[in-house]
Amino acid sequence: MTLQAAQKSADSSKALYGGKGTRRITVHDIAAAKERGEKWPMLTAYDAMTASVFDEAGIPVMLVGDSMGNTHLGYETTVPVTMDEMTLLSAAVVRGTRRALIIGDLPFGSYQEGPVQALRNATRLVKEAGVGAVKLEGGERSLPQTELIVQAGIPVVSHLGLTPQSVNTMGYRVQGRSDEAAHQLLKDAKAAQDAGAFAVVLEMVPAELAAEVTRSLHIPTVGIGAGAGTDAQVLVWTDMAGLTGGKVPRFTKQYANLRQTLGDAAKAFAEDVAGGAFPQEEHTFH
Ligand SMILES: Nc1nc(=O)c2c([nH]1)NC[C@@H]1CN(c3ccc(C(=O)N[C@@H](CCC(=O)O)C(=O)O)cc3)CN21
Ligand SMILES: CC(C)C(=O)C(=O)O
Ligand SMILES: [Mg+2]
Repeated sequence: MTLQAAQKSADSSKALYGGKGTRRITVHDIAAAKERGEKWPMLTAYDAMTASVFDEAGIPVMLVGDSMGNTHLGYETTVPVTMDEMTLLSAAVVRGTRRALIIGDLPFGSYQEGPVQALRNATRLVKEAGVGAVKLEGGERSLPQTELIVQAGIPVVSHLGLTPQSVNTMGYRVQGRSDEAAHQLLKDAKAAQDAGAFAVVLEMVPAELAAEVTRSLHIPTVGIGAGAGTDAQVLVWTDMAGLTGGKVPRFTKQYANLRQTLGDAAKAFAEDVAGGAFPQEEHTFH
């Protein structure tokens, strides 16, 4: 084996995606991936069953997003999601996985009051749900929160650009288009990094700006609607798999049509029951 080939195979055994490790991935593994220049995938997850599917597929990082408000709880926005809801579903995702790093989203109202509230709720997600990291929206505006949580030993992801918890002031629009807004986003990203965040999510920002932020930071950027220049990509899993009802954001790519598949299965079952074709002898006890 050439040295280059040996290095490549050593690298692939450590790779976040396609790697051979079975222990749980840590923030150190995430940092090492940026050093290697590895691009990696992240999906949201909201329950143990689905999370186990993604874990077995090799998805190295999962986010228990407050998008559960939209996808699983039937709210219009993420704003109503509570700590009780986040804790319940995060614990399920942790139980369903062995390898993935699980990040819990801090919901609206769980950290805005200040660093002490933020640390209390981050600690709850770590102790009661077992997440390996938490995420909160905002750069400079959430700096004291990020600093205190990191100082307590809990890894933090910062979420910049479109921050859906601010929908009532921000709407759902591309962020960072003006020079001033782009400059502020760069400042936010650097501030989050300086406060100790181990990654930055960039949602709905121009690709050129996301690439510039990615080059400017030593921690990885995770894009969603932020172009191809980020270190990682995240999607809401029900969007990616074609299960979400109604409109999905333009930045989503649909890799399956589970809504169709599941609806067809439900109709086939219903028709079998109505027509007496189910149950058969093999489904029956005597
Ligand atoms: N199912 C789901 N997918 C998500 O990506 C997602 C959630 N829920 N809930 C939390 C946030 C909210 N997000 C959103 C919500 C709406 C748009 C949206 O309406 N986008 C439009 C307009 C974009 C524009 O300004 O051009 C689009 O067509 O993409 C985008 C992201 C992303 N997150
Ligand atoms: C879209 C991602 C980044 C998120 O915050 C969520 O799913 O709640
Ligand atoms: Mg979120």
